[in-house]
Amino acid sequence: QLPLAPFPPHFPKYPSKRQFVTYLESYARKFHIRPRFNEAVTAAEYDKALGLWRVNTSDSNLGLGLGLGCGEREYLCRWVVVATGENAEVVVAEMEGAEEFGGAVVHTCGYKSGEMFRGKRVLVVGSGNSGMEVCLDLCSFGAKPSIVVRDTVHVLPQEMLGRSTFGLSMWLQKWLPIRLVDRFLLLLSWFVIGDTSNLGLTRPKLGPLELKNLTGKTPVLDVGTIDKIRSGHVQVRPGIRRLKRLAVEFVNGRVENYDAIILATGYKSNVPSWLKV
Ligand SMILES: NC(=O)C1=CN([C@@H]2O[C@H](COP(=O)(O)OP(=O)(O)OC[C@H]3O[C@@H](n4cnc5c(N)ncnc54)[C@H](OP(=O)(O)O)[C@@H]3O)[C@@H](O)[C@H]2O)C=CC1
Ligand SMILES: O=C(O)C(=O)Cc1c[nH]c2ccccc12
Repeated sequence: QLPLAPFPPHFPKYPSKRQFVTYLESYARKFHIRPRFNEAVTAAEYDKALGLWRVNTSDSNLGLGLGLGCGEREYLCRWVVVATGENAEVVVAEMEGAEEFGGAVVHTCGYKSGEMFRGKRVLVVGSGNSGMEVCLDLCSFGAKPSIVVRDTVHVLPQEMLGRSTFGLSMWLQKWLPIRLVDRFLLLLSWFVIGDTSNLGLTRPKLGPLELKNLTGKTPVLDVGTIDKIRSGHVQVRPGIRRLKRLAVEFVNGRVENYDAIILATGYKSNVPSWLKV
């Protein structure tokens, strides 16, 4: 929720995509914010002589770098607030033999629903929050998902003691040292989720919050995927060695057939490409 205008009281605890968009639109109206859509910043540089930032943009519908000058603009401003986050661009995993595969390969950013995967064998590559949530969605559409878990991962319940795990973690850190909060999170996770190492999900040595701070690796909040792994509706697989014609060879040498691959391999910041400092 954004400052000075919380969600309307009739919103559920986890609003839908549509509700969230409606909220953002009414927020912009209320505070007279006029967003400029379909405009991408191509460069931002501080002009010392002017004492202002020069921010160049181009119409993101036309594609960048056409060099035609159409749809390009320059803004001069005192301040630039960079709020493009760490998730601006997709990270696409390079996979040997990708040209041989022949089935659909989509990144989670283009994933809308599991409808088109009904009855299909789908390999989800990546075991962050996106990968885990996509697996659950695929199950509800009757697809047969497997998930690639190539490394250790911390899975925590989505909620603890009636509060969101994220909110509770942040609140506890105000009062307690991070290692103690990690111990607490792991103890509660053990009670709620149980041991997951027998499912192919082993925990890192460092605690979830300490690991996040040191490496940026985010804990996974379980929304029901662990139950689906336990019941066999989602299969856990090791890293990929190479792709073959509608099949995947894993690092343990096993080869399996798949109709489609969903890349849940995450995102990266694009700030270094346009912010000139
Ligand atoms: N409801 C929520 O709160 C949600 C939050 N998010 C957040 O959005 C951000 C992005 O999440 P997400 O899209 O999941 O991305 P993440 O960066 O969190 O996860 C990417 C995953 O892909 C794996 N991976 C990358 N390359 C390969 C490869 N070549 N082979 C196998 N695995 C690979 C990584 O494994 P490894 O660790 O081994 O590198 C990791 O498990 C996160 O902060 C996440 O918490 C996303 C969805 C829902
Ligand atoms: O990515 C998100 O939005 C999350 O809620 C996951 C998350 C990020 N940092 C955390 C710290 C404790 C628990 C969950 C998260």
